[in-house]
Amino acid sequence: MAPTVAVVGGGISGLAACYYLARGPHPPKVLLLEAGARLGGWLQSTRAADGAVFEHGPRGIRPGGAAGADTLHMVSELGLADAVLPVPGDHPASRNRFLYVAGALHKLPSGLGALLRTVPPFSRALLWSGLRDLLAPAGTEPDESIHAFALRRFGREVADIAVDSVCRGVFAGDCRALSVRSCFPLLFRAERRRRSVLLGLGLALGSGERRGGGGGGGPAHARSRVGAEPPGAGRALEPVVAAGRDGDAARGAGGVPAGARSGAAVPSAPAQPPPPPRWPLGALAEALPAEAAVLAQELRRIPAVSVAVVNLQYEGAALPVTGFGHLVPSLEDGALLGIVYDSVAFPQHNGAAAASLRLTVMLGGAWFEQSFGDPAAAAPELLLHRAQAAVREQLGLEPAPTRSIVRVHQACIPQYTLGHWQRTEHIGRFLAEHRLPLSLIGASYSGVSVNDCIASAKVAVERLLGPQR
Ligand SMILES: Cc1cc2nc3c(=O)[nH]c(=O)nc-3n(C[C@H](O)[C@H](O)[C@H](O)COP(=O)(O)OP(=O)(O)OC[C@H]3O[C@@H](n4cnc5c(N)ncnc54)[C@H](O)[C@@H]3O)c2cc1C
Ligand SMILES: C=Cc1c2[nH]c(c1C)Cc1[nH]c(c(CCC(=O)O)c1C)Cc1[nH]c(c(C)c1CCC(=O)O)Cc1[nH]c(c(C)c1C=C)C2
Repeated sequence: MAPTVAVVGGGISGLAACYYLARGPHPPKVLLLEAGARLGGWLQSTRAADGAVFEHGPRGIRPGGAAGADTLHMVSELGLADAVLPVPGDHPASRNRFLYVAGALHKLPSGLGALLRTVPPFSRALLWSGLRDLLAPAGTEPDESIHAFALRRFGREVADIAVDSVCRGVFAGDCRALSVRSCFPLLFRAERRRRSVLLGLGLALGSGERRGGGGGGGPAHARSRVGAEPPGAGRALEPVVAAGRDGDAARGAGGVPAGARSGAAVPSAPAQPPPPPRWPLGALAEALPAEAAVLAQELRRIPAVSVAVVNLQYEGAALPVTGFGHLVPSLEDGALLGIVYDSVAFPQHNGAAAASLRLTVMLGGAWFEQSFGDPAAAAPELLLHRAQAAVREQLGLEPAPTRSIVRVHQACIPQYTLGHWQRTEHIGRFLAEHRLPLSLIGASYSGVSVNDCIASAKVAVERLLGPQR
């Protein structure tokens, strides 16, 4: 008799696990258990009546590397290749990212020329920071905060402005609390192996070394991205769900149980769907038996931050710059993480009013509670007001938006804080020693990107069933 595998959680990790479980030659019976009224987890989109699409969660993935290739392969096997919107590496949305510092937008330097010149907001050429990295001794601590690491290797401006902002634009997190070893393992290893981050990265990328989990591979990773055709990333899951059902049925392997489909399994873009249960790790820790108290304790030590996502649409407005968006370093404004210029990367999502401008303002993260209080009680009007004020001040757009959507995602981005590597090792050891029939997948362990989540599902299924085709 085919074994049964229960997949708990129908976010991208759980859905990818179902896909990998279902595609082998002898698929097990798969039960997908989702507590919410829809599938997709943080992948959420709204399609307005005029066709405009608003992403409330991820909006792009990096197609490069092994994890990117696996994602694209899954997308293609599910018949979704036509739904992919490529953003080439030379597109302004891939090339241009900005920082908002001291009242002005500054393009993040890229290319050798920019490294040789003094480019604001930096007070001297970044070449000096590079030289510092080549000369500084390697660290010896088993882990270090990202800020301390960047300060040691590249100096204060790079740490306080560039690195601080990137951590906000990937983890919505504070680089003073996040672990370099777990968030940027490639940078950590580069320093340990070659004594210099730049040298180590250059040699590793030259030899085609894989980026191992964590956000943002470093300065040299492929810049192209892909997004989803209308109806958007969240609603593009419809065929994923359907393929899971059909595939299972065709193989006579059980399929998703009717209870787990819960009527609204196919997202239907309600105005404000009920929020998913807070912090899946907390739910798991509570569900574990007393014998696994050690495991529950480690899981509770992996925190997550909340982000308010404010989608805005303007008619007849023009941006002062063209690019992916801008980030705001925490020294400038803790509450305001950054603004994505959605219309630049994905004009296909503008809907009928092709000249409309869509922006997403991201607020809170590690600064949520101190800026807005309890995320469960944060007033949407306050968040909208804060977002509009930022667009006015930072992008000079005076008119009121014609459309706005405010979502507060509670505990949506796990934080790999100092010592995260020990927690995940401890968890892995506990599962192995006790031979628990449990695999942990998803954003809480070894990478928060959609690609990382899908890769974690693949690895877990291969461990369980052996390599799948
Ligand atoms: C605002 C935002 C922007 C992002 N942008 C990007 C981006 O541009 N590119 C990128 O690669 N990544 C991005 N990410 C990260 C990425 O979207 C997430 O890390 C990823 O979607 C997490 O997927 P998951 O399946 O692990 O978890 P989740 O999406 O949290 O899914 C978990 C699922 O489990 C369910 N659940 C919870 N508790 C229970 C329970 N007790 N029983 C049953 N089910 C339960 C939940 O309802 C949910 O459906 C972004 C994230 C956010 C929040
Ligand atoms: C302003 C806040 C945020 C923005 N995006 C996210 C937050 C919290 C979430 C997020 N963004 C990315 C990832 C995946 C990481 C990965 O490893 O692929 C997540 C979880 C992608 C990303 N976005 C930015 C960078 C540097 C990266 C890393 C990889 C890549 O180059 O694609 C920068 C960035 N994010 C936001 C803005 C406005 C911005 C830069 C201008 C929004």
